[in-house]
Amino acid sequence: MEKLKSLVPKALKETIAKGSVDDLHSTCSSLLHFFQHLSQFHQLVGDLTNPGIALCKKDNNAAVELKLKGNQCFSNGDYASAVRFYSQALRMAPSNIDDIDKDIIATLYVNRAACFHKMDLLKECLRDCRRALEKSPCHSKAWFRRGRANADLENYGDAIRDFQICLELEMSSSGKRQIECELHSILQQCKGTQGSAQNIDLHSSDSINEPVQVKLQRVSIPRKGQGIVSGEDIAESSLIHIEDPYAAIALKHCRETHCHFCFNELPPDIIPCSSCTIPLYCSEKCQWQAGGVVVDNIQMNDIMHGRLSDDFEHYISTAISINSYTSTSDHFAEHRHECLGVHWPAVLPTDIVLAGRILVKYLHQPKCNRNASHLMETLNLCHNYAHLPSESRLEFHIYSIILIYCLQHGWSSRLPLPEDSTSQIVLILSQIRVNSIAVVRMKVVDTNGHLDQRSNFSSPGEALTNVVEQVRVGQAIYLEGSFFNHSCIPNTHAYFLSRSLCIRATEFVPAGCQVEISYGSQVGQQNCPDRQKFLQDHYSFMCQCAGCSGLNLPDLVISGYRCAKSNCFGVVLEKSTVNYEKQKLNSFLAVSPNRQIQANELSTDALAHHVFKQIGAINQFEPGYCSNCGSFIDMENASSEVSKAENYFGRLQDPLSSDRVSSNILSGGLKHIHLLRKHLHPLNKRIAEAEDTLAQAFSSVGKLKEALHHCKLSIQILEELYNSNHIVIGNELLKLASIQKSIEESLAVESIRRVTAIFSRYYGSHMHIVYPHMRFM
Ligand SMILES: C[S@@+](CC[C@H](N)C(=O)[O-])C[C@H]1O[C@@H](n2cnc3c(N)ncnc32)[C@H](O)[C@@H]1O
Repeated sequence: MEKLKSLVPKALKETIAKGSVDDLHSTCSSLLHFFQHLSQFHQLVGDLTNPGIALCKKDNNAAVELKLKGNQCFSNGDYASAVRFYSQALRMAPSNIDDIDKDIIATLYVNRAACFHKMDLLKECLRDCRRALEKSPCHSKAWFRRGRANADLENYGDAIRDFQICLELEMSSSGKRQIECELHSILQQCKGTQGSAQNIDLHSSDSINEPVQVKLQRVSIPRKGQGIVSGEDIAESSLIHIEDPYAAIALKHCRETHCHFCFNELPPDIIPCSSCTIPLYCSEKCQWQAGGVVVDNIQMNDIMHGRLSDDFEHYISTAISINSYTSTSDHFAEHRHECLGVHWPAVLPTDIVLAGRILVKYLHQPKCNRNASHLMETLNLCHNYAHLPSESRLEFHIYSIILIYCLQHGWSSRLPLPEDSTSQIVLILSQIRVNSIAVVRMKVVDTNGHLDQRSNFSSPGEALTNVVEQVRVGQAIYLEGSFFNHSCIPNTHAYFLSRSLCIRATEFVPAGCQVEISYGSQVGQQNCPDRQKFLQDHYSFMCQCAGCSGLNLPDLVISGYRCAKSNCFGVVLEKSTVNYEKQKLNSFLAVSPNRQIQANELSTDALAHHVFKQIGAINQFEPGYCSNCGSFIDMENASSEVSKAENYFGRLQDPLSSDRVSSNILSGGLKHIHLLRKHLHPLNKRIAEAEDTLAQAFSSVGKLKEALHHCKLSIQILEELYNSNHIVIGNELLKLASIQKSIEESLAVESIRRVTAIFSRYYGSHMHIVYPHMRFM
């Protein structure tokens, strides 16, 4: 990419940099014309689309080698490593309908099922047996393993039938004797009990069907374009919006950990794409929906050749769910056009591959107009091309041309000519920049840095200050969801159930009021200039929300220093913050010049009165002077000591993640937190973060009382920066409750009650899906 960029003539770069949206057709054509005569461009596209050198190529020999390594680990009793090798082998194994290949895949699934059985992962074991049988329905070892797993699960009815089928298929007399033995033992076990014919829930639905019953309206909003307002009063915690994405993609860093379709964490029994080695899925349903599957058209008659009774045939077809997925006309498999044995989808940036998915989905629609000129209308989303930096404009031009050439590999007959479509792709990329939403998941990380989603972290004695982290796992375009504007003090909360975007009101929203989400920056989290910068860098707009145009206490104290007088609560600000706040105040007063601003307008909290004796006097603020008593502090000295302390806490992350926290480290932590408190305003967010780190450090060495103390100090600050029912407080209280439970402190009950109340407000009936570990509290 950098090479191609450097080859573009300066004059053309300038034309692209200066051009408007109306010039796009011409700037794209000029660049296209230039690339068409450039050997380096053809070389690059050739490499991206050559199946011979593709990084994602299936390789039978590699699969066989990995299988042997898996077998070796299995014989050594190292079942977890064996699972890893078998999974890698499944990823490499070609799955065309060649009988030999089908056999290796079936064997790999049976072997992995045996590991799961040894590891007591019985549901995973059953799923792998089914996968083996789907490939090879007469695989007697798969029926045998299935019978054993069903017996262990006390599904005796199924276990008996599994062994009976196995008996029919087994040729050797010794094998038959072993099966008869198993059958006999199960019949003994289930004597007197009803043999259950329980079917396995293949794709247990993880969504609760909570209806959306709120009327929303799309209206034009001054300085924000279109936006959403409530058509009626909305009660707190109401689900106001739920939507599946138009297109979505997993982020590169999550390729090995999260399902490429639903974005949930991958289970141990992952299944790969059947045509290439990149995507991994959590279930057949996701694999099929994404298009990463080659469907075998197996019919029952082809399998058993009439060897079994109708009853058995029926049992087999339910057990192995033959042909359970059939395509419907509205089903669009988003990975299929990428899955043609070439590696451009794995190599190009995520935004670009997402643009490809949007274009192909559009072209897949029966009534689409092939010249793609209606694509913009179809998506009906705003874009920010006019505000893009010149570097991004050039990159969008180059990537659009690369993408259209890559897509032509395998899709040429359906695609419009590059001359017609590159300018459209530039616009899609600009729409993605403004409208795409990061799909996130909550993750629990214990103090040792291990991801521990399933752990019962509240067991007494297990000293864990679990950190609930929000991780970005995907990127998606939601056609309706894109019309929600941003606010730094939002009245809703957005979260995800699989790929679906859910938006819930976190407060009462009166009819006619704007309904806004946060794009990632909020009051309490960052100060106003940092929020504005974030929104400018990521979405190219200047935030006009109520949190940015009004004054608020968190914006002033979040990065402030403390007054030299020990009993004064005033704030001392740096030059940049003072200038910024003065500017904001001036524009605020320009709108309503005669208004007397009260200190409590800055925050609902009474503390505001102590910070500002006379709020109107903010205009006389000078950097380095206290807002309350006017005392001067030596900012240079304060800032250098604060940096020293912050470096210390930064360095503490290493021993924390490797579980090497010593008593020296802890006493150093106490010394440096003292430095922070000496110089920073008591409500500065950096103190809260340092207190949190200290709590983790004490917890990691089992000093839970100290951990509890520092955790509380961190929460005290956050409660002033956010309102006390904010989700951030919920996450912190979860840690507090975890420590309180570990030391069996009775106040844990109250913390859990508060966490539950906050999470219900933000997630309603979906709370236990988003926070599965809440069940353990
Ligand atoms: C995802 S779109 C939201 C819908 C958009 N207003 C429209 O007309 O389609 C994001 C764009 O809306 C505008 N926007 C959203 N929130 C805003 C805010 N708080 N202040 C100013 N503009 C905002 C910006 O132009 C931003 O790039």
